[in-house]
Amino acid sequence: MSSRVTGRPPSVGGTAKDQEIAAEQRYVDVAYARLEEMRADAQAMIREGYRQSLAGTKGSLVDRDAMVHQAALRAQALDIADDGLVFGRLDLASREVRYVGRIGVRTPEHDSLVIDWRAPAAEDFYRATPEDPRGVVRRRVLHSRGHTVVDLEDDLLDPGAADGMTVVGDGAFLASLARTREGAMRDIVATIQREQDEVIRAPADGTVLVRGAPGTGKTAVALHRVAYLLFRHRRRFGSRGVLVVGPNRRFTAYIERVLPSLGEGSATLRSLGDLVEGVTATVHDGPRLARLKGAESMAAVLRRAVADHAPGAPDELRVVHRGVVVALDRARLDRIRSEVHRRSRGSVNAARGRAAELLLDALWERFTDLGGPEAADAAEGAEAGLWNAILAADGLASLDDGEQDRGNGAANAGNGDPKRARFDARVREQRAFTDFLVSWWPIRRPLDVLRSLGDPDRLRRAAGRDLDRADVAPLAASWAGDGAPLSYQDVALLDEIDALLGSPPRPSRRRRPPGDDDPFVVDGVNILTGEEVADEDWEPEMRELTTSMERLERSRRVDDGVVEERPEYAHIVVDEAQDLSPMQWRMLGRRGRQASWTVVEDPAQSAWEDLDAARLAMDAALGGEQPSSGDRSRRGRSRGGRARGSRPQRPLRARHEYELTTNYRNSTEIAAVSARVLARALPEARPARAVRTSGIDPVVRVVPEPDLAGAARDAVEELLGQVEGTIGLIVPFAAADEAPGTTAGQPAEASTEASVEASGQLTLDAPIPAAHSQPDAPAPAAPPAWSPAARDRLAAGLPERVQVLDVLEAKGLEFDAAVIVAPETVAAQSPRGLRVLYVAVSRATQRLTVLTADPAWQHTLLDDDRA
Ligand SMILES: Nc1ncnc2c1ncn2[C@@H]1O[C@H](COP(=O)(O)OP(=O)(O)OP(=O)(O)O)[C@@H](O)[C@H]1O
Repeated sequence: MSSRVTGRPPSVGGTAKDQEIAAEQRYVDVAYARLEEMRADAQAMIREGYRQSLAGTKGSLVDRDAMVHQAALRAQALDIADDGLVFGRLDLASREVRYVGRIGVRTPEHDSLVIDWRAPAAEDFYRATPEDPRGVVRRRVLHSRGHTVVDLEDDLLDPGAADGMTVVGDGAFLASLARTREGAMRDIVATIQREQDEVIRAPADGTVLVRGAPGTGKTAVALHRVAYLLFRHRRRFGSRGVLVVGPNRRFTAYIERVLPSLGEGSATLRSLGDLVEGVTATVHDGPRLARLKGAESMAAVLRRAVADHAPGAPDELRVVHRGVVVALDRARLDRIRSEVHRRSRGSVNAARGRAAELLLDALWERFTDLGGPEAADAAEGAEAGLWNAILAADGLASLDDGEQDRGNGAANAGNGDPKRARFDARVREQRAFTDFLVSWWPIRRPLDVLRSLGDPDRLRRAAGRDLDRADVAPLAASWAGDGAPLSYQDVALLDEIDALLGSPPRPSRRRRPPGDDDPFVVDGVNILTGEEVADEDWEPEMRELTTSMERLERSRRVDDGVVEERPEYAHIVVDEAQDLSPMQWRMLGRRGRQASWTVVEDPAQSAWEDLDAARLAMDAALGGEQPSSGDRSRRGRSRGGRARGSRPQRPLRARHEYELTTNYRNSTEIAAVSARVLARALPEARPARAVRTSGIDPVVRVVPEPDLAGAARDAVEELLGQVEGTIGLIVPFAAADEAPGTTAGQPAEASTEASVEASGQLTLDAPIPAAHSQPDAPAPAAPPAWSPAARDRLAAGLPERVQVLDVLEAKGLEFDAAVIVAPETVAAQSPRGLRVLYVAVSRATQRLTVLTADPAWQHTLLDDDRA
């Protein structure tokens, strides 16, 4: 849009636009001056909080923490407004003028200077259109740098009511879409579009499901929705917390600045590989392993694994009572183990006490079979007679009285049978029994259970009919060895195991009665129950007030057995939800049993093969519409989609579905290429409408296969001179678990995979044993062209703004320019290869170069005239 003036003539001293900018600058200066005063107030409040703490009482400490916490949050919110505090202005037909900004600013008299963008009064800024102006005559967007207004863009929504209003604009919105990408996502608060605003302000309850093609702003919208929910329902969502889940660490690093820039630092941002405290995923499984590990049937495998004996558990129990040797053999012990599991579903680690009871029952039964009670009576009678004679000689009470007392006390424990009670008491005191118990029913850690499945025999036992024989070896190989890296799918399995094991008994808060010297308590731990017993001198500590987020951050650790509550959230945002496996949905469901949800996805970008199974698992996690029982049973019979198990039925929750239809990322030229890939992947799918034309055509080059890496390097060098921002060099996925021939043209990865560290940098993990080293797998293949080592070589010496990554890591990211290498390989790598390629070709905002060894792909990606 070029500048135009309605009514008012340009005055001397600059264009009409300059004058408008100057007028807006005066208003913005007033708002900033007031912001400065508010900042000073917040600082004063922090000082006052510390002053109160000098009083030194517990109460003042708590008050201090609360006051300082509130004031610090306020100061933080004020800080974020430092850049672009005011970005919008509405001129209403009623002559009212409203300014919209990052936070609300009021005069000391409480008159509004700036309305927070999330407030109801700001809604018209995003919703008004010429068809439905909602009382708005002119909407103005102010573009600022720091405190300085640099540009304006107006929309005249109701020309009839404009009455001499100046309208200026130069397509700043479209220009902002073409801006250079600097590696981190930015907020879109000034330019949220109407269909996006409807999602952001959607009802806070139930589930909001957002679909849209690449670049339609799904991620941006989901993050702005979090800021909106925290603003409008601070009490509800602020105290119990909001969790935002992304597919991998590179992605979470990419979006991590958006919420803080909106003044919301309290939401928890996690990748699927970091959701379980104490472990971190460093590798992605290849399609085959991912499919196996992610299938819902894995829940049944893990249930059996947890019920199996721990590695190294003894297989015979032998105690001696009254000279009788009482033993339980392996078969009997296995039956007892099953019985304990049956009775203590969901709390394996807390069941040691029950295990002790059932062992004692079995020992007593065996003792009785052996005629032990009669033998004990005879021995006891002779022994008591001897002692009574000695006691009587000393003028003391006979032993029978004391024995009687002990018997009565113990009789309660022995179901009224004093002999049984005596038996229990004596056996429990025996080292042989307690040592056995501790190693036969150890407190298990999820990581140990998963590692134990690295033993193919053990995994075969756990597999039942839920795994094919041929799948056992590659799965076991991926878990074998203490140092084996954990994959993103493994993390969901660890969470499942954690849920099956349950917490070990919590520390007892009881004080022990004085003089109660419990023989089963060693170093403060009851070895029968595993319970920590509080020390005599135990006193609850006077704690500093912690923030709700700090409390939520503490969660159950699965690596070292430290047990804390698994955090549950009030709202969960799931991004790139189309790729979640059923096991990952189960993991999320455990974190949001009472939560409302925002789920954003694009099924067309899904790499997950069994979308129906994932959908069922999602429904269960969300507590939304449950599938009909017919659907459920049909899935229940199919491999990989088994829906049985102890999953709790959730109440039905409302589900609101939205679709975003405009592509803000790609130029129309790049969008045309991705539309052609989409047409091949999913002929019935509709591409989104791109709004920005760049005049720059994508390039597709045919290169002999051996030269692809060199050509990729050349393409990046060329692009470095053409774009100022980020460049993504996207190569085929190098799978660790794929045997040669299984990936149609892509040789199997021999030993290593790439991982992404928190920094967002690509790093290499130590070699891991590849699946094909197992006996029933084919022989190892030569390293592929796109192994991490090869990628490392490609990246060597390139500036930081170039990222070399595989197609799976590219999910959700965007670059100024992208080079896609070997689309033919990507497309053939998995049954969902074309969808993975669709993701890759839709990453670039300005320039796209594709390098292929197959000339047919030039025709596929470009229209035939240009190919
Ligand atoms: N209203 C808007 N104003 C300005 N920029 C926008 C707007 N909506 C989206 N964008 C920009 O478009 C780009 C794509 O947005 P985003 O990554 O959220 O899309 P997406 O739908 O999640 O894509 P994908 O499915 O590929 O992950 C981002 O740079 C985002 O900032």
